[in-house]
Amino acid sequence: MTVKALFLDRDGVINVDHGYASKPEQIDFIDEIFTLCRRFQKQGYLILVVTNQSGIGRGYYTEEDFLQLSDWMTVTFKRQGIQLTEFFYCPHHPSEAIGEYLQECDCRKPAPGMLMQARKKYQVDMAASFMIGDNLSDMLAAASAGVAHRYLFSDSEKDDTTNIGFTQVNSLSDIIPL
Ligand SMILES: O=P(O)(O)OC[C@@H](O)[C@H]1O[C@@H](OP(=O)(O)O)[C@@H](O)[C@@H](O)[C@@H]1O
Ligand SMILES: [Mg+2]
Ligand SMILES: [Zn+2]
Repeated sequence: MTVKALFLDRDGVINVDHGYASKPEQIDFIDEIFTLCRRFQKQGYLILVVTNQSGIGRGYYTEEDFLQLSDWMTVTFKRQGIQLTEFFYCPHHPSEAIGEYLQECDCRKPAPGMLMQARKKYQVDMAASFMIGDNLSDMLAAASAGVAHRYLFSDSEKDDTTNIGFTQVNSLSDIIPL
């Protein structure tokens, strides 16, 4: 039995990307994110977050800080009637990280590792699933993982140098589940 998922990038999709957010007071939720999640949840989509968190590897904040912020976000969404099922995160960086976090990993987007972990854990039907990101790296990770419905949420026109294909929107209300 497979499930369909809504994969969400965090910074730039769930919350405004102010740069390496690690505390609730740094979180400004993006307009329409709760409405979008309710719309998808009502259609039976599992909501999963896939987020690069090189701020951990860079030493800006700890994994514990990230996990506490994720718990706070989960509770905040629950109060809106929305289940954020899990946060998949990559703390690594290939050149600007300390200790064990300094590595070329398979989970930092545009690599598909986080999405493949989610696929295996939740038996996700990737052909029926959506990815919303704010960077080309999010689109590349989704395409590599076989996520069929890819949306780039961005005000600025991004050249599709990737040729993988995605739909660009500047409002989350333009993204409708199947
Ligand atoms: O958008 P997601 O994947 O949820 O998270 C991105 C964040 O981890 C940070 O990723 C950084 O990129 P580098 O990791 O330094 O290349 C920068 O883009 C920051 O502005 C951003 O806050
Ligand atoms: Mg982002
Ligand atoms: Zn990684």
